[in-house]
Amino acid sequence: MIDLSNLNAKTDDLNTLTPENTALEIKNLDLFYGDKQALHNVSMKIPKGKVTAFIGPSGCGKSTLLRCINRMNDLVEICRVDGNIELQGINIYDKSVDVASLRRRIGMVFQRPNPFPKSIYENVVYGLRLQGINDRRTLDEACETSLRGAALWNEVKDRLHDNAFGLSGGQQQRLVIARAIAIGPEVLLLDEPTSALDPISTLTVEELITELKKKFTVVIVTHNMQQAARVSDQTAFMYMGKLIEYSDTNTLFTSPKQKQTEDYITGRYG
Ligand SMILES: Nc1ncnc2c1ncn2[C@@H]1O[C@H](COP(=O)(O)OP(=O)(O)OP(=O)(O)O)[C@@H](O)[C@H]1O
Repeated sequence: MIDLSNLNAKTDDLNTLTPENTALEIKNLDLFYGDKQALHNVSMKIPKGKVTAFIGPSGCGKSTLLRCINRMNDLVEICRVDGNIELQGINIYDKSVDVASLRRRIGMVFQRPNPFPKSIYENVVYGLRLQGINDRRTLDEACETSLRGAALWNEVKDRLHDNAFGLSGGQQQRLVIARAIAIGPEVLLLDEPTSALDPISTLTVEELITELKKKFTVVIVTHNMQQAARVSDQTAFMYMGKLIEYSDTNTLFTSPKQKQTEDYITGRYG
């Protein structure tokens, strides 16, 4: 049984979201890997300052859809995308869009923590240095703010110049989140961010996600329905590359409209 006791309050109706409250709008998105279609006509609005979860059985296209949002799929040669994703009204697939700046606005954290082989400090300020920022005070401040924002500061403040590989898996994942938020993105994409973590670190990262939405729009892919129920404001259920149902998390888990959603959340497949 999914524990629904912590479900977030109902969010604004997704159908009546205003442009000001919409972080991203996905419009009629199709995606092909070679001849194989992996996403079918996906359309959805992702509200600003909320946590949106993508759930569904393995291979249904959750990570593919997430990777479309910051054009990570550009790296896959056989991948072709039709349709639009609008970030504040701008189609991110437009030829004029600079992908590096897009990825500064839409950060991403992966399943396995991937700190660089550098100190904790240099990991956090990495993106700022790439932008040519080298002023010590600016970097120090950004480092502290980002580590605080990732709920890691108290644990590492006395060893900022130690190698990041000396941190636990859960700390490394929060460090990677600190690195992502240091460059001030608007949206954070989290691709199964806790699947490589132990239960206690998972809980810490889940608590962090709830904090992060105060400053960022968060989109999370998770295999774990309990996790979606705990952290997200709205949930999208996907099946075989299609968006089957998308609503506030409470409604999706307590009164799904589609039989496929109900079958999935009651554990009939997946
Ligand atoms: N780089 C790729 N090249 C070819 N096919 C791919 C590629 N990446 C994903 N696919 C296929 O696209 C479909 C969707 O995969 P995707 O990884 O998005 O699903 P998922 O729901 O995130 O799965 P999981 O929960 O197992 O991670 C699958 O059939 C997968 O095999």
